[in-house]
Amino acid sequence: MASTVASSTAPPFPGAEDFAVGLIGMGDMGKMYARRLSSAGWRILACDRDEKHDELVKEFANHNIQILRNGHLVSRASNYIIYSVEAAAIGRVVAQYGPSTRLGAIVGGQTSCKDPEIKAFEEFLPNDVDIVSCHSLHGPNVDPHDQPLVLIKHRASDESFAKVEAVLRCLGSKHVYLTAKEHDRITADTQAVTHAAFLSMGKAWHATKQFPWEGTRYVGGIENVKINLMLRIYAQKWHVYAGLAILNPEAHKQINQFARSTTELFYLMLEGRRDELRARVYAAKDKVFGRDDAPKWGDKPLLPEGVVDRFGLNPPTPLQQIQPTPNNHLSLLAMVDCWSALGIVPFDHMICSTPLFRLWLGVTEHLFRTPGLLDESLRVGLEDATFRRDDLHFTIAASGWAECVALRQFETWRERFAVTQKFFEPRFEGAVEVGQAMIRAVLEEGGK
Ligand SMILES: NC(=O)C1=CN([C@@H]2O[C@H](COP(=O)(O)OP(=O)(O)OC[C@H]3O[C@@H](n4cnc5c(N)ncnc54)[C@H](OP(=O)(O)O)[C@@H]3O)[C@@H](O)[C@H]2O)C=CC1
Ligand SMILES: O=C(O)C(=O)Cc1ccc(O)cc1
Repeated sequence: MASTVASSTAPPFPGAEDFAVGLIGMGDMGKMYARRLSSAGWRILACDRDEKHDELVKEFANHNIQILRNGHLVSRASNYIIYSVEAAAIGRVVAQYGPSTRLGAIVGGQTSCKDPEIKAFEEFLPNDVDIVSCHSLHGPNVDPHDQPLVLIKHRASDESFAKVEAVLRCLGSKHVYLTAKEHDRITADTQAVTHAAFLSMGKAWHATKQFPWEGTRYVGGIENVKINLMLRIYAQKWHVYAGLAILNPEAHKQINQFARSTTELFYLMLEGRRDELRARVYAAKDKVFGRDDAPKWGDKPLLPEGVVDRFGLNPPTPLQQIQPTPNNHLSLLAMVDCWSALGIVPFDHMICSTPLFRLWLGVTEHLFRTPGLLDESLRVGLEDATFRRDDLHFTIAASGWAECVALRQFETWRERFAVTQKFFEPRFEGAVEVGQAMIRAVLEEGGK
């Protein structure tokens, strides 16, 4: 630990002044950790690939961060090493640098899926090394303060675990204590299946060649959330979403069920099977949200009234404002059907949720608890052809993602993502900021 904290307050543990934190992988998350930890006074040793060394040295010239050439150099000099590389690369990278880990050090990873990370640590780290992993449940541009930070004491003394907590406390996040298996099960329920919905929306809009905010049909709060979060995901790096879906053994079942729920509800709509559709959706509502006399949602809706309405990418006409085009919201109905089929109660996972999941659950809850809205969406699904083409493509997309994940097809996943990313890319500028502002507003106003 460098001077600042140590000199102004008592060091958090004996020897903290000389404690070095190593970061292997200086991408978006690695840099965010490096900046925040070094600002709190910790001594940072970091590396990315050798070819990025000089560029990183320039970028971090004015920080208390020492950029080294590779993970061997970081590993042998650091007391606590955090791997912050692509989930699919973790095995290879730990195999390479793990044996160089300093005697008695603590090692962890930041990957979004813990199964391959823990396997790599068990296989390649020396036995004298403690293992404490972590996962910040938010993207690199979200303020970590009050966001969940999962900590996994996999193979560690209490003393080592306390050191990790002392280092990461400067993020100001809420510490959530889980095993690796619990982590993967919960994030499969929260992250992987949520992303499947937004990835499918993007594919459907791409297939029908539309920027949904430019037309007249996708107007209003729920549509703003769909559009902004879809764009947010497609503006990111593909490997983050591919990794947590394909490599998480717990996620395949959820993504497959989401595709199934989408397809089966779409059949019921197409075939006009009103009673079956209604019975199925209402049974799912009872299971997920509780019966009317014993609801599982809180007193206050998750989405603060009217907030997301402000974040459209195109200002609605006065008529649209009064009367937006009713949508059957297949994606939201399918989400609740999927949770119901798998016995998932999403509120149970709030402690371990990302901002994106909270917004998604928020709009879902809004559809199911606003008087008349659910019945209207079922009516539109049965009687109105306005969204049929989009729903057809949404259904195809959900099945496509599910198949790709089930077959562990990283390359096909990347290509599916890249082609749609290219379609939306000219519109990212500005749109991503609107999405960011929407998330900030919901986080701030939701806490009131
Ligand atoms: N982005 C997000 O929202 C979040 C991501 N995560 C997880 O954090 C991890 C990092 O994600 P993120 O920072 O977004 O991804 P990035 O792609 O931005 O960063 C990963 C970095 O690791 C580098 N790297 C790969 N191999 C090596 C190596 N052998 N030695 C040194 N560096 C290497 C990569 O280089 P190159 O690009 O050349 O391969 C890249 O710069 C992932 O596992 C992700 O799942 C967790 C929470 C949120
Ligand atoms: O911004 C969000 O909510 C995300 O979903 C970003 C994200 C991606 C990967 C993670 O492991 C954690 C968070």
